[in-house]
Amino acid sequence: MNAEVSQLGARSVTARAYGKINVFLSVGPQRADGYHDLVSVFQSLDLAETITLAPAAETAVTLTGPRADTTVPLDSRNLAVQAVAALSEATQTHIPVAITIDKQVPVAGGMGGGSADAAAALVAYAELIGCDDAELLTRIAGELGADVPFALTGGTAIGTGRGDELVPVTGSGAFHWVLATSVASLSTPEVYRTLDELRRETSTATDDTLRDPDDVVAALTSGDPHALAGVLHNDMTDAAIELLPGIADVMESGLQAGALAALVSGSGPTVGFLVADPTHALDLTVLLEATRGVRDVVRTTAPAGGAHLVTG
Ligand SMILES: C[C@](O)(CO)[C@H](O)COP(=O)(O)OP(=O)(O)OC[C@H]1O[C@@H](n2ccc(N)nc2=O)[C@H](O)[C@@H]1O
Ligand SMILES: Nc1ncnc2c1ncn2[C@@H]1O[C@H](COP(=O)(O)OP(=O)(O)OP(=O)(O)O)[C@@H](O)[C@H]1O
Repeated sequence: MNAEVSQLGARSVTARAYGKINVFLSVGPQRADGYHDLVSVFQSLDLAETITLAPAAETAVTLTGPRADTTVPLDSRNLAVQAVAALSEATQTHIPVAITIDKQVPVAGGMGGGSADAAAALVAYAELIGCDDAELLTRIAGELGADVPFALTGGTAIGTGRGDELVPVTGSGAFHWVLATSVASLSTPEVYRTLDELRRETSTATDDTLRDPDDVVAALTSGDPHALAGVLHNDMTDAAIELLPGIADVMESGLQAGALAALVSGSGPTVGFLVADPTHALDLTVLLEATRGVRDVVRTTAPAGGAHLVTG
């Protein structure tokens, strides 16, 4: 062990952050930097990523938990590794850590699991080095990815710009979701590219004028799932279905089985079904588990919190 590691002793730190669903996602034209301007209304989901950092001879990643997936990179491409590297660079601390990621959020499903890992890793490493500079964490989060700032704050928020300029929304109550993950995965940049192509090629595709989220914010404030079901919106739906047509069948199956609404989660392919209460969630789960193309059915609620330390 190097000197800094031994100074810290064997202390390990655990932090948690949550997946998300975009209950509203309006996508503008592509910008010069390759990103798209968005109007997004995020809610965090009660599906946690739990990250433990333990000082070690060298940085390494271990995945555990129900959604540990062999496609997640364990090297410097991992967003938790990038988060630790960025904060250690900014603070000139350089403490190698063994990173354990306990995964509940389905991988590459449009639910921001990697972003939650980055946010939790930032909070954990900040604690390890005694850094309480919240502005620094927010700045680094935005550099790591467009969804990472929301994973840091959690709750309910409107995101503009790349989706990373956040204004909190005061919601009321909890919404019940049933999530149908897919046997396939989708790449976020590819879904954005496909959306641009569809807009160029077809007159039926959504246009690229940014829409107003007022109706969704009012429904979230009311706490009424029936009101929210009527105003859920995702501009990426057609592009996700273009790449993976089976998504449309899954949406149809859930609606026929009594869901209030079906929504592609972010860039997909996970489909979220809004239901009235936990009993409806259970009924829908049984039906979706038998649906072709569905890998896993997950019941959860929104909103959950932001990234935070877990006291052991
Ligand atoms: C689809 C969403 O999950 C909705 O919240 C996000 O927009 C994606 O956020 P993310 O995965 O954190 O995205 P990043 O890792 O920052 O970017 C990945 C790629 O997605 C595309 N991208 C992302 C965000 C954005 N506002 N416009 C984009 O065009 C870009 O091609 C970018 O290179
Ligand atoms: N810690 C991580 N957990 C999951 N994926 C990671 C991680 N680090 C890097 N990745 C890479 O990022 C890709 C996207 O993973 P993630 O699970 O965050 O997808 P997503 O939920 O669709 O993302 P988003 O909704 O933010 O666009 C994965 O295919 C994986 O290769």
